[in-house]
This record gives sequence, C-alpha cells and structure tokens, in this order.
Amino acid sequence: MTSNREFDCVVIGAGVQGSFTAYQLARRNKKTLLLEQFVLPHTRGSSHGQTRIIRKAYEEDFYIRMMEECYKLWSQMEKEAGVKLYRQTGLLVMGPEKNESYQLCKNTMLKNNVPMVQLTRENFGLHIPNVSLAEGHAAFVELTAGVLYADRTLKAVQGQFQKLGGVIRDNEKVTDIKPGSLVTILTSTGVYRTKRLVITAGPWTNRLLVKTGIELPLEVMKINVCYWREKVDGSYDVKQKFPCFLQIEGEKSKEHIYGLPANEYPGMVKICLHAGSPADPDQRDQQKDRSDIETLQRFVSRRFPGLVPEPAVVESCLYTVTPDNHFVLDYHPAYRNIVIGAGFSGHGFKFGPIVGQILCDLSLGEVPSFDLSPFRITRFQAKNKSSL
Ligand SMILES: Cc1cc2nc3c(=O)[nH]c(=O)nc-3n(C[C@H](O)[C@H](O)[C@H](O)COP(=O)(O)OP(=O)(O)OC[C@H]3O[C@@H](n4cnc5c(N)ncnc54)[C@H](O)[C@@H]3O)c2cc1C
Ligand SMILES: O=C(O)[C@@H]1CCCCN1
Repeated sequence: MTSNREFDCVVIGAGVQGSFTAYQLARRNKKTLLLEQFVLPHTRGSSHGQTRIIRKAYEEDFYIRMMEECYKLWSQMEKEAGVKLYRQTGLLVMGPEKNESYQLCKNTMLKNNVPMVQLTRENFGLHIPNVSLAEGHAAFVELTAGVLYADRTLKAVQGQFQKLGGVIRDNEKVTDIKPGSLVTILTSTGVYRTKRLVITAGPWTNRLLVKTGIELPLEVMKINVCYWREKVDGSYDVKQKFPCFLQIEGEKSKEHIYGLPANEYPGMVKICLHAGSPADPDQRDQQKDRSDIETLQRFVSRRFPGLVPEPAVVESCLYTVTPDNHFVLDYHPAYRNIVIGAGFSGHGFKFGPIVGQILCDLSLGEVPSFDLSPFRITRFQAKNKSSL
C-alpha cells in the first residue's frame, strides 16, 4: 500500500485512547492514520484539561492488575518522550466505615498488596490537615497514586506516534463507514481505505456505530469541572504533599466526590462530583444543570473548611457511561476488522497506555494479555437484546 489514502490501520478519534492505540499500531510497523474531527488540541471531548487521577484503588481485581502493567507503560512513555506525565501525590480514600464499596475497595487493595496506610480518627488530622473526616467514616491513603498531566500526555503520545511515521489528520470528521475486507471511510474531505479500523470516538461513538449497524448502551453526561479557591494560599497545595482524594458516598459510584491538590491553577483545588447530566456532545454547552454544584458546595463547606465554598472556575468535560461503568474493549459483533474502545465511564484516562496496547492487539488479531470478559459487548446483549 503506497497511496496516502490507503492504510494498514485507521483510528477514529484522537483522545487519549485513540492516540495511545495509534501509537501502539505504529510501533508495530503498521501504516496508521489517526483521524480527528476537531483542530488539535481541542476541549470538546473527554481527554482535555490539565490533570487526571491515577490510582489502583478499585473494587475489582482486574483493574488493579491492568494498572500494575499500566504504571510501567506510563513511565516508558515519559522516558521516550522526555516529559513528566505523572506526579506521585497519594490518594486519600474516605467512606462510611460500613459502606460496601469502601470495604470492597480497601479489601481488594490489601489482597493485591497495593501499598497503603490506614488512618485512624486520631491520626487523620496529623496526616491530612484542613480536611474533616465525617462522623462514622474511615480513611486510608494509597501511596503510589497521583496526578497525570492530561494535555501534556496527548501532545507527547501524538508526537511519538508521528515520530514513528504515523499520520494525524485533524479537522477531518468521519461521516461514513462502509465495512468490508477493506473498510472504506468517508470524511469531510476525502475517502480512505484500510485493512483494520479502530473506533475510539468517545461521546460520539454511537453516531459512528449506527453506520455499521449497531448501537451500544452508552450515555453521554456533561460534567461541571469545579475549582475551589484556598482561603490561605498553599493549604491544599501539591507542593505541601496534599493528596488526591476520593470520597465514597452511598452505594452508587455516581454519588462519589473526588479532588486533586492545588497544582494547575495556583491556589485552586479541583473538586467534582463523579456524575453529571445527560448531554448531546454537539450541544454540550446547552446543558446548564448545576444541581451537582449545590451538592459540591455542601460538601466543601462541611469537609474542606480552608476552601471558599463557591466554585471559582467551572469548566466542562464529557463522560460516556456504560450501564455497569466498565469499558467496552472488543471486536465489532459483525466485523472482525473493526475494533471498538468506548464507554470509559469517567475513569479511563489512567488506563490509556494499556487500552492502547489491548486495542492494538485486538486489531492485529493477537491475544491480549488480559482477560477481556468484563469489557465484552455481549454483556449488554444478555440484559438487553434490543441495545444491539
Ligand atoms: C471531568 C472528568 C474527570 C475525569 N477524571 C478522570 C480521572 O481522574 N482519572 C481517569 O483515569 N479518568 C478520568 N476521566 C475519564 C477520562 O478522561 C476519559 O475516560 C477519557 O478521556 C476518554 O477518552 P476517549 O479517547 O475515549 O474519548 P475522547 O477524549 O472524547 O476522544 C474521542 C475523540 O474522537 C473524536 N471524534 C469523535 N467522532 C469523530 C468523527 N466522526 N470523526 C473524527 N473524530 C471524531 C472526538 O473529537 C474526540 O477527540 C475524567 C473525565 C472527565 C470528563
Ligand atoms: O478515575 C478517577 O480516578 C477519577 C476519580 C473518581 C471518579 C472518576 N474519576
């Protein structure tokens, strides 16, 4: 294949997942095209912004196993690109002592020997100043958790992809997909043919999948990303070793609240609800629901007395959520040369390097080194046949 319209692999969507997938394909000497509808970098999907949390604190063993491999891949990318992408801060996990999610998370960490320190009500204030632990709540700190620099990651990975000979075409929207042994891809400016296609289109995934005859049960949510100002400069600063945190609330993860130390905007701490309101990705800014902000104001005034309980900055980001909050990493049910990476449900960034490797393996017909049963499309079929 020599034409600049014909590729071994095409990846649709240059968010974190598509960028790492394209990079992995190029590393395996595949002639790869990464297509992006917007001019890069952009802020309209799920991967933009300065920071994300990286952690192993999960209720499921399989996420911890993936993260063990993934930390190595983050560090490889840092070395290869010569940039710092990860900063260790630790992650403070708080939750009602008898809450099932809290207990499961703690026990899964202990079982998997993830380095952690359990705090007591007596020593909590010593380790974590300026935070009140709620009545009846317990806490531990996961030591190797930290912050990932998100925008910097995308730039680094896309740069490494290009160094390997990969082609990025941005400002070029895919408008149609015609499956076949060679897949035909129509875009706003042209036509491409490829042996293998990977769809990592984030909140727009179903808009592309309908062109291939399926839809997945994905819900797009707009998240209000809130930053809260310190009353005294430095109280919650990353340089003072203030950690990221996760407050487990209720039995459903959409009641969880999380935060990151003051870092990207001096004097401001990012604290958000792990939930939002349904949105159309092309009309994101029409969704103006702020009820999550009221929940956060109550939380900040009760638990973070050193912050002004009124958000100083509110940005927007999109989640693409599956019914069980687990990802989709699978072949298209009808076409083996189309692979789908979607439904990252607001927690996929940290997995970017391993997702890239898995989607690349699937696309090349190789057996990935992880059990992908939690991520298969058939799990939705069992519950709801009409969703496919
Ligand atoms: C507020 C917020 C906080 C988060 N916090 C964390 C965290 O702390 N830790 C963590 O691990 N994860 C976190 N996440 C989740 C994580 O950021 C996402 O799971 C991840 O970014 C999803 O990446 P993606 O590549 O699937 O999607 P996207 O980044 O949306 O990428 C999809 C791309 O496809 C492009 N595209 C779509 N359709 C087309 C088309 N037709 N033609 C061409 N291009 C197209 C889009 O423009 C977009 O660039 C958070 C997410 C949000 C919103
Ligand atoms: O993936 C994460 O780590 C963050 C914090 C918890 C909620 C989802 N986003």
